[in-house]
Amino acid sequence: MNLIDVDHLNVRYGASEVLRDVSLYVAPGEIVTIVGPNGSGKTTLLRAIVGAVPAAAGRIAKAPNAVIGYVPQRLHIDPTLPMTVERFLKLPGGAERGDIVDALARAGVPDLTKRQMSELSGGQLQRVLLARALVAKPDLLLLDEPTAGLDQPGSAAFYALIDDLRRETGCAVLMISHELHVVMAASDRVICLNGHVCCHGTPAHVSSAPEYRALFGTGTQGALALYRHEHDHTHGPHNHEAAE
Ligand SMILES: Nc1ncnc2c1ncn2[C@@H]1O[C@H](COP(=O)(O)OP(=O)(O)OP(=O)(O)O)[C@@H](O)[C@H]1O
Repeated sequence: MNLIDVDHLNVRYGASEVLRDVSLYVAPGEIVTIVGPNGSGKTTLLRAIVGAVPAAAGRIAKAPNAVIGYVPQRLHIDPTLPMTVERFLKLPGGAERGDIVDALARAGVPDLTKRQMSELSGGQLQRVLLARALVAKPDLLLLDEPTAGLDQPGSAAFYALIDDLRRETGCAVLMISHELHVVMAASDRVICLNGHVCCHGTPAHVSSAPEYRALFGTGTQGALALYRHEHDHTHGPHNHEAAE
């Protein structure tokens, strides 16, 4: 049974339709990556999955008892508000200290418990946000551009950590990334979103698909092409995730 099934989802902000007819699934233990240009609805899709934005049409089915951990793209903390990492991790549901220590260790930052949130580096904050999601022992982790702002070694280390987590805990991952080379190496499946699902499949399938090559090019130019992506091709039902 899939952890989540998104079925013909539409999301609107007022009169603006941001997602239309989006269908996808995540099975246990999979790493699935969403790629797409800025403003293509990637964050909105994750927010819809956690119930933070309502569906205008379609539905999102979650496996019974499946726990979802969400790591948002940004976090606004008032820098004048003193808050230790431990306190921050306790906030969502009053987590036990043992679970907090365990989550920080799993996120690779066991020594940060007493540090102030405002003093963390970008990479440390990313890992603390991951730890916060891990406290609940999720079956599915949703990661919104988890390596934004990290340098290349920091980013590579983060993805290696995600891979270790999946191996050790069996949790599935649905993440947004702009780093195509990492996406192709680290994902079981890739979904290209531009308001709707443009193309999807295994990295091998997607990278050899004419649709993908038209959108992203090849080699390092592909990352640049991601931002230039013009939605100028047509889509048949075979392109939709539900048809896979
Ligand atoms: N709360 C909101 N109210 C109104 N419009 C919104 C809201 N949040 C996002 N949007 C709009 O919805 C569209 C999709 O935004 P979203 O953040 O989902 O895109 P994205 O693919 O994650 O972008 P990026 O790669 O830049 O993070 C954008 O046009 C954005 O301006």
